[in-house]
Amino acid sequence: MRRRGGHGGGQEANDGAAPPSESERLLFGGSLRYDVGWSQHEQAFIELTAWSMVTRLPRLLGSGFRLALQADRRAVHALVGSEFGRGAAQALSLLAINRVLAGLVAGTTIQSRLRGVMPALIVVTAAMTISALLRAVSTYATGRLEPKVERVATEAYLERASRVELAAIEDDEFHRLLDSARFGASSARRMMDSINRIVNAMISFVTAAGVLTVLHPVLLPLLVAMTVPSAWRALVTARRRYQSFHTWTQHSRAGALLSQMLTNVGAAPEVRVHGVGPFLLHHFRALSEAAEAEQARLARIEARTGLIAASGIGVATVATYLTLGGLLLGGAMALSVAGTAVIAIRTGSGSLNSLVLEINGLHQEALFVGDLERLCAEADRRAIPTGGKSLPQQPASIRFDRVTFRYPGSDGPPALDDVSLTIPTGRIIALVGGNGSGKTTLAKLLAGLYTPQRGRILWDDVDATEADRQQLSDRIAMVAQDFTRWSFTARANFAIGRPEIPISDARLRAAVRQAGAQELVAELPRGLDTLLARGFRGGHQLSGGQWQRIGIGRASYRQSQILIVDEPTAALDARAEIKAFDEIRALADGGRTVLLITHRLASVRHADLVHVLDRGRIVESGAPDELLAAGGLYAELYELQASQFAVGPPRQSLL
Ligand SMILES: Nc1ncnc2c1ncn2[C@@H]1O[C@H](COP(=O)(O)OP(=O)(O)OP(=O)(O)O)[C@@H](O)[C@H]1O
Repeated sequence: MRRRGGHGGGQEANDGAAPPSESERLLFGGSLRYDVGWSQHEQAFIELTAWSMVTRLPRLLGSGFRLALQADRRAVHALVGSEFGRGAAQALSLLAINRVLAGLVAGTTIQSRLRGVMPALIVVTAAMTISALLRAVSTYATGRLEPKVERVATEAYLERASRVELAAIEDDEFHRLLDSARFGASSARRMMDSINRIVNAMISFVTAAGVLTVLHPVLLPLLVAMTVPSAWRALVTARRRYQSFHTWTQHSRAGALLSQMLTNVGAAPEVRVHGVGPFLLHHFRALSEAAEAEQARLARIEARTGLIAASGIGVATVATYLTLGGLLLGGAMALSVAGTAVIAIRTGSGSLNSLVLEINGLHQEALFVGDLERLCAEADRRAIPTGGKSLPQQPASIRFDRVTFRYPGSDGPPALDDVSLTIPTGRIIALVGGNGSGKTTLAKLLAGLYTPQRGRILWDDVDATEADRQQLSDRIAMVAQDFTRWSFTARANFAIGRPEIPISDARLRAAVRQAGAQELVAELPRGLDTLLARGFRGGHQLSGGQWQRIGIGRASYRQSQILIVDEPTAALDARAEIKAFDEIRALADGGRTVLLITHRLASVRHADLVHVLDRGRIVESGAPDELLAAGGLYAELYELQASQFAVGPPRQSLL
């Protein structure tokens, strides 16, 4: 997906390039509105013409239909069968009514006429009863199908979103696709109902058109001409709304983000202490007002389009009635027939109008289902690959060989620059370095979350980029700096470390012990079954350090070959920190490899090997004592930290 510079079409397209509001600039660093020149959507917009609507509709309908079949095959069969049956029943009843009318004027006595039309009357009654029954079947099938279609579409969306590479999730263009495809599921649901209404409108239009054609052949084209302006209005409106939606999708997400921040439990203390509420509310209002202005703009243009369409309809209506008058005056049509024609024109134009509107609505919904399809295709393209080379069972080491990595979309210096290092397995390896030196990035590359642009990561002699990713993740457990605090029970918070296996009590106990969390779990109101979520009934609140133990416990529960711990003890008290390192040491003694990222250099003495990073490059490697003796960056940082504990005269205040 690439951005393109130019604009898609006309006045509306330029709106995407409107200068950013003060809120957009301050909070989000620039305009949140997309330039609709983005290739795929621009194309979708251009293709939103009457002709493309006709040509694309079958394909779009096909995708809706496939979703429906996937959701509930039986309900689809019932729906299609009942709608066709209803059409047939209505046609049959029309024919029978015709017979009844003909019979009523043909017979001699009233009795004989009534007797003559009796069979046809029975057919009418039977056809209407069948039609009513089929309508009930169709209502039930639609009601059953709709939520299932929405669920299947939502699952397709969520499943794809969870399978893509991390780089895709971090990519704003992919997010844009996620934003627009989000509506695909509810659109798919509404499509089902639309199809139903279209069949209904079509049946009544065909009936009225049939009557009109019989009355006089010129009346049918006139009826169609009366519908053209409203079809045009619906199409133009749909086109503008769809384009506006795509221009404003990120802006809407930002508005939702602000409202979430105002109600979010995590942000609540800061919102209150720093008085952030009015500030956020001010910007929420500013963003909402900008979105409202866009709605008002659309409404204004729609009103204008509506007026033009109404005058078109007026002209066509006058032309129709003038033609009728002409036919009457010229003696080409009897007065009684003209009366019927007026009624047929009124009902026919009504049903054709709603048919056009429904088809247009269906087309609009189908476009969002199309967005969902596009997301699925793009997500499949960016999915974590399956299959690949097997990793060695017990690799002796993992080697970074001249690895260079720059984050996608970043044009600054690389986060890792020509890094070569060895991670011997079964040891504790520490990564040390200043903020932003590339430690976490290196760990993420080791975990297979990103692929280096240059160089290789070798598990013995297997290149990680060619390896089976599933196998690779299977070997790794990670306690990230910002590990997830799942709003679930304590048990689920541990067990989610290895979600693919049934929960094991023995494994849970070991994880709790290794994380030094026995006391914590014992003190929870419902033990492991305590819900660790604020804002939920029965939810319990943990401290930062307590959460950190849960995070460590989760990684222990995973029982993987390699454990990556990024600042694992930052929130632990001194006693807990010592205990945590004892446990980490025990894990390494048991054969696991521990990659430890920390700024606490006192803890680094537990490591067997230390790699020191500076601005994305490896500057030192060795055992902690060797590095101290060498007097390089590590020694400098160590001395700096140690001096903070040294007893001496208080420093003069800078203030
Ligand atoms: N997801 C990302 N997208 C783009 N750039 C990133 C991303 N994550 C990190 N960076 C950049 O990569 C560089 C290295 O960051 P990294 O998180 O690896 O540093 P670190 O050594 O772990 O820092 P710290 O000690 O502060 O945690 C930084 O310049 C950072 O801005």
